Amino acid sequence: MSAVVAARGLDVTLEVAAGERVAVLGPNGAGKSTLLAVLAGVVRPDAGEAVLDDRVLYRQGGPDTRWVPPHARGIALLAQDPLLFPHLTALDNVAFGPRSAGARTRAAREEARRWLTEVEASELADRRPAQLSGGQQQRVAVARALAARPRLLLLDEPMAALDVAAAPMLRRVLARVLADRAAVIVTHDLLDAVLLSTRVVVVDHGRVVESGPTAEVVARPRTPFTARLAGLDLVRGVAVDGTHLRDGAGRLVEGTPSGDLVAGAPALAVFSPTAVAVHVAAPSGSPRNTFAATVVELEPRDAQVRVRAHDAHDGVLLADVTAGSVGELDLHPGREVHLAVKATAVTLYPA
Ligand SMILES: Nc1ncnc2c1ncn2[C@@H]1O[C@H](COP(=O)(O)OP(=O)(O)OP(=O)(O)O)[C@@H](O)[C@H]1O
Repeated sequence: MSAVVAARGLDVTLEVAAGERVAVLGPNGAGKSTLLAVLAGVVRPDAGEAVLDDRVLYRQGGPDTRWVPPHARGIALLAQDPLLFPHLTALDNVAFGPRSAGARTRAAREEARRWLTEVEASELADRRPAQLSGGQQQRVAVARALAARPRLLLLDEPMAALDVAAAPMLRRVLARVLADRAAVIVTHDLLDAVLLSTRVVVVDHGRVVESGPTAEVVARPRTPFTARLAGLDLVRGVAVDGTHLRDGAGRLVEGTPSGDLVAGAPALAVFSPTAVAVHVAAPSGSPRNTFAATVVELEPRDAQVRVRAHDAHDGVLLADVTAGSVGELDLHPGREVHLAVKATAVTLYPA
């Protein structure tokens, strides 16, 4: 697709291969939502063209103008707000797509049940949206989007409105249901990009400024924006079982799996520096994952200080601490520390 939306300063070209999941990252106001709106058919670009499976979605700004309306595009948009029909049960919300496509009530409900099971929400079938938590509503919304059998799925910060406790489950469900599907995922969260996408596109001031395989962009960010975003802790290792990996130093790292971990296969533990506690003495008797490391740098960031520490096996590890604790713990380059992170804050995924 290509699109120019002059009023919003957008001028982008984007290709998504069959089965490819592309994460779109970028600062506020960069044009990410506008890009999705153009694909979904709710914003008409001044110029450009989009083709999905050889079918033209729009062609604007030239002599042969075309415009396929949103409902006829075969595209599902999953927004931050799940936007379920309030008067319908979860089951009937999901059955809506198959019903609209002509399925009889019973067949549509059977299909809806299958999708609810797929998003681990079968027990919620008879509840109305008001009786569901934000995370549960979002899972039902995922089932509803998939039940319409879209050829392309658009996700606009699907995790943004959820509290931290609800996000891991939705992330796990999305990682599973998005596998091998064409999807464009707008996110502010590099963790979501790492877990859900195969390729990252960075948009800034309405232009694509960086693009590449997710793992590469994370490891070697080329713009200040991605460098700042790429502040995630990554520990590489080999899966031991469904909830543990063994890293290069032989340490066991426990976490919550996203995707199926196969014992003996490469795996990655990912966590946010905000979830890491810094100790001077090794925390004893705690179920946390701990890493011995040496502080190499302290970088003030807003109200926090980012501690960059070096670990003999995993390279750089990051921890965000308060300015007060820098003093209390006497943190300075060269200081030996122990970084601790709870298993619940660690996501494990197949590498
Ligand atoms: N409905 C609208 N009408 C006019 N201009 C808009 C509208 N929505 C967004 N814009 C403008 O278009 C530009 C791109 O905004 P857009 O919402 O696409 O960015 P974004 O990358 O999704 O930002 P965010 O991360 O904050 O959601 C911005 O300059 C914004 O002010």
